[in-house]
Parts: sequence; structure tokens; C-alpha cells
Amino acid sequence: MKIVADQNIPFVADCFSSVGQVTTLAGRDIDTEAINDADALLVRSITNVNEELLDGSSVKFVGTATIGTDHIDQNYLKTSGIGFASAPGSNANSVAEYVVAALLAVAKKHKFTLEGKSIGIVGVGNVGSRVEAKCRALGMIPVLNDPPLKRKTSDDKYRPLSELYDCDFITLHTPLTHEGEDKTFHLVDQNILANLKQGIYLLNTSRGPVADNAAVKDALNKGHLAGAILDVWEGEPVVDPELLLKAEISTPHIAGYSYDGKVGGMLMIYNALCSHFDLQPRHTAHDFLPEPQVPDITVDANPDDEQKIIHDTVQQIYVINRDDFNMREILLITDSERGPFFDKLRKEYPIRREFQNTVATLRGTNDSLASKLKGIGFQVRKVQ
Ligand SMILES: NC(=O)C1=CN([C@@H]2O[C@H](COP(=O)(O)OP(=O)(O)OC[C@H]3O[C@@H](n4cnc5c(N)ncnc54)[C@H](O)[C@@H]3O)[C@@H](O)[C@H]2O)C=CC1
Ligand SMILES: O=C(O)C(=O)[C@H](O)COP(=O)(O)O
Repeated sequence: MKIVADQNIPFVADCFSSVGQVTTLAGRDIDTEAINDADALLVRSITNVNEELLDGSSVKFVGTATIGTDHIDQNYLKTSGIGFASAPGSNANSVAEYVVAALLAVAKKHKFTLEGKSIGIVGVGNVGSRVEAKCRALGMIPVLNDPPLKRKTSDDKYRPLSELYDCDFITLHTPLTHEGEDKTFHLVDQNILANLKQGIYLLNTSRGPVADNAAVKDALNKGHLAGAILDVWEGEPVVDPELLLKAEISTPHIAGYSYDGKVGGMLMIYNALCSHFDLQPRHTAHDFLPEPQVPDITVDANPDDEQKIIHDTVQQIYVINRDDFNMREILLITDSERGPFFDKLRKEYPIRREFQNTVATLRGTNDSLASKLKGIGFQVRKVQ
């Protein structure tokens, strides 16, 4: 079997060579010629998979090692009898940890406490529900919006979007869709931004166009938004430098880039491909995930400033400000260098493990701290 794969899918050659002959390419170089005689195509979010790419090829299976599927024409695949798999949930925890790291960093910089602050969560699926749980663990008050889930469950916990306007934070976790009653393209537009409480923070880790970037920039310029934490951008890999300059935290679409999440996504499409071609899978995560770089952290549980301890503990695993710092180099380079630089930051992203791989050993009794650290994902051990 011939397999063409995006070279940024970790271990793709190691894993898939057990079932076929693997050719890896940069996602932006995957074209009709490259896949012409392939049996399977494995992509990430930057390769548009549609009739234009696949017409006339021998591809029988497409896998995307991502949660989002807005780059895939699933109708075309279905009508053409081409098998398809994505990686739902694979890096959802990574995105939720990114949100936690961002909230802690912003709260530290602006010297406020997260406990008691409200956070509107738009889209409460795999990512949003994890964000909800972690924010609740930090003592925040989540307000949930998810019209499709509201219709499906009739659960009153899902509130109209307008009820989120008074929250202290709003965080976006919907897919990017362009049609239907729940379409999310420019869901956060000039109109909604004008109705938000003055001084809130907006987080977007979904897809760039879910928020109208020009309107967000305008709201930041007017001071109506206190800040924007942006991982995704309209027009990626090219980013509006003025918006980048104004953003509180800006990162190059890496919220979901925990190593655990990336390897998990790769394995999900590996298992799906094996199932599609009736092959026996031979690999599991154990074959690829290294030992965590920070298996243990000792935390002095006694001091009063719980939020500082949680911030500092998270920083030992993930320093979001480092990603923000690296991204800002875009402001120092020429227009034509910006897109390739954004791609480079993503291609060379360092190994980042999830909190679940680290045991936080708490010295002293502090049940509240223990429950918060556990709630955001750490393993917690208490010693006197
Ligand atoms: N920045 C990054 O690195 C990453 C970004 N993502 C993005 O996050 C998105 C969400 O991921 P998951 O939570 O795993 O997807 P999911 O499919 O589990 O959940 C999405 C939720 O959004 C809801 N929804 C749809 N339209 C809505 C609307 N108009 N208003 C409010 N809610 C709406 C759905 O009902 C669903 O519950 C992905 O589609 C992807 O685009 C995902 C992973 C990494
Ligand atoms: O899973 C998703 O959806 C994402 O947004 C990915 O984390 C993005 O990664 P790439 O596929 O763009 O490398």
C-alpha cells in the first residue's frame, strides 16, 4: 500500500511503515501529483482535501490527525466512496491546558484572582467540556453556550449566547462552519463584540474565522476588550501584524500541540486505516511516547497565595509566554517571511507533555490546593 503523509504527523513513517510504503511531504506540498498513485492520504489541518486534490487519484482512505475537519470535503469523500477518519478528542486536553495556562498568565500579569470570575464557554464538546471542568476546579464560574447540544439534550445548563456577554472571559471552542443555523464563521462579530461587557478577555483557540479578526482588532483598539488571547488567526499562516501586536497572548496555532495529543491523533488515524483496510494494528502510544521531562514537582502547600503556586506549577510544564514571545518575532520580519515563520514555529514546536504525566507532591496540608491541581490535570500526592 502507498501512503502519502504530512511530515508533521509525529512518528508517521515509523508507525505506518508497518502497513505500507510511506512518503512524507510538507503539508503545503501535498498536491495532485504527489498523491496520484497513493492508496491512503494522511494530513494535518493545512492541507485542503477536496475534489480538486483527489479527482483522478487512487486514494481510498483519508485520515486527518486533527480534531477540526473544516479542511476536508467530507461530502465529496462520501460520494466518492473514500474512507475517512479524523482524530476527535485527541488533543482536546492539550487545548484545555493551554486555556488554563493563558488564564493564569493573564491573571498574574494584571494581578487579579481567577476564583469567582465568570467564563463564557462557546462550544461545550470535547475541548469546551474539559475547559469547563478545569475552570470550575480553579473556582471560576463557567457559563455554557452550545445551541446544538441544547436542542439535543434540552438541558438548561446551556444558555443563550447573550447570557455570556457579562462574563469576565469568553472562550471559543466550536468547529468552523459556514452553513446552517449554527454556522460559526464570524460568530464573534462587531455586533456581538459591541454587546460584551466592557473590559472582558476573549480567547480563541478554535479556528481563526470564528471571530471576525478585524472586529476584534477594533474592539482592542477602542479598549472595549481588555485583551485577546489568540492561538488561531484568519488567513493563517499569514497573521495580521497589528492584531498580533495588540493581542495579550498570541501563539501560532499550537494550543493542541501537546505531544500526548499529537501522538494520540496519529494513532487514531492509524487504527482507523488498519480497520478500513482490514489490517491488524501493531502499535500503541507506549511505542512512541517518551518518559515525561518533568515527572515530579514538589510544591510547598502552606503559603496563602494558592494561585501563584498553581501558576508556578503549571509553568514548570508549560510556559505559554515563551510561545507568545517566539510568535512576536513576526513583528520584526518582512511580510513575505511571516507565513513561512509561522509554519516553522509549528514544525519545530518543542515537546510539551500534558499535566497528567506529572506528580505534584504537596508538602503540608492544603486540601483546596490539592483539589485545584488535581482538577486541572496533575496527579497529586500529599506528604506532611
Ligand atoms: N487551536 C488548536 O490547536 C485546536 C483547535 N481545535 C478546534 O476546536 C474545535 C472544537 O473541538 P472539540 O471540542 O474537540 O469539538 P467537538 O465537536 O467535540 O465540540 C464542538 C462543540 O461545538 C458546538 N457547536 C457547534 N456550533 C456551535 C455554535 N454555533 N455555537 C456554540 N456551540 C456550537 C457543538 O455542538 C459541539 O458540542 C475543533 O473543531 C477545532 O476547530 C481543536 C483542537 C486543537
Ligand atoms: O486538531 C485540530 O483541529 C488542530 O487544530 C490541530 O491541533 C492543529 O494542528 P495542525 O494539523 O494544523 O498541525
